[in-house]
Amino acid sequence: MKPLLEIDDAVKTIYNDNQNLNILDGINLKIYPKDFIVVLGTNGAGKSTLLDAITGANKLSSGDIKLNDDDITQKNLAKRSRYISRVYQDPKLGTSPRMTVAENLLLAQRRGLPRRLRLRKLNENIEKFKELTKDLPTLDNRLNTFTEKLSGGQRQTLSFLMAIIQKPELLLLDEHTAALDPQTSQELMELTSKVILEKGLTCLMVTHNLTEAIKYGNRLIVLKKGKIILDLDKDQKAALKEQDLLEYF
Ligand SMILES: Nc1ncnc2c1ncn2[C@@H]1O[C@H](COP(=O)(O)OP(=O)(O)OP(=O)(O)O)[C@@H](O)[C@H]1O
Repeated sequence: MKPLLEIDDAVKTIYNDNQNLNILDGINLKIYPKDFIVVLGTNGAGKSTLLDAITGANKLSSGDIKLNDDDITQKNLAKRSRYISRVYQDPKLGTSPRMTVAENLLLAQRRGLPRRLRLRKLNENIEKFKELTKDLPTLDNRLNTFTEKLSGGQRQTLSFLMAIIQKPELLLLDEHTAALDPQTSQELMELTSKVILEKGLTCLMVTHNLTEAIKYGNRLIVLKKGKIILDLDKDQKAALKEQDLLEYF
């Protein structure tokens, strides 16, 4: 099978304390269609830097990134956002506070169009948005609520729906449940897993939660000091215990 995303010898060097430091230090990674890869690593291991390099928010110092065989290493964030979507840890990122839930969904659905065109045709889409949110206790009947009035969990659920509404080629989840209370976090994680499997999405999910890391996904990688020090396939991951993972931290 051909990889959807291929990262080849990715290095990101920063100048810190009078010396060069490789915060990504020769990352090689092939992500295949429908992979759901959990990414673990201590604070400062380079997880967010890796996601930034994939989205184009931060360019590599050297190395290449290919998406479907197309070299995207030099493509900017806006161009890549047509294929790659990301949900952040902070519920305030990713949604427009002064717009309603429905308007935010419409913006996401029409991503790629100029902003003035993206907000047209709300009425035509309202039934679809009702359907999308109807089984979600957090967002049901909230389509006309301004996003700034939503709780953190509701905003994160909305951010997640916005990230998947156009079926991205690659979905990046950057500790997207970490800021939520345990119950809400678990609900969003269940929704996340269900949608990824149902839609056949390809996903890279950063988490610090070892229980989540064991339970979800078909692959698991561990980052340490800018390197991938562990890359487990489906069978290896299925046999994994939390205790095994603790040894890497
Ligand atoms: N622009 C920058 N300038 C200086 N140092 C940076 C910069 N960006 C990242 N770093 C450093 O690079 C390392 C990797 O950071 P990164 O945010 O990718 O780690 P992380 O694995 O996502 O950590 P966390 O789990 O805390 O979010 C850290 O030591 C961080 O301090």
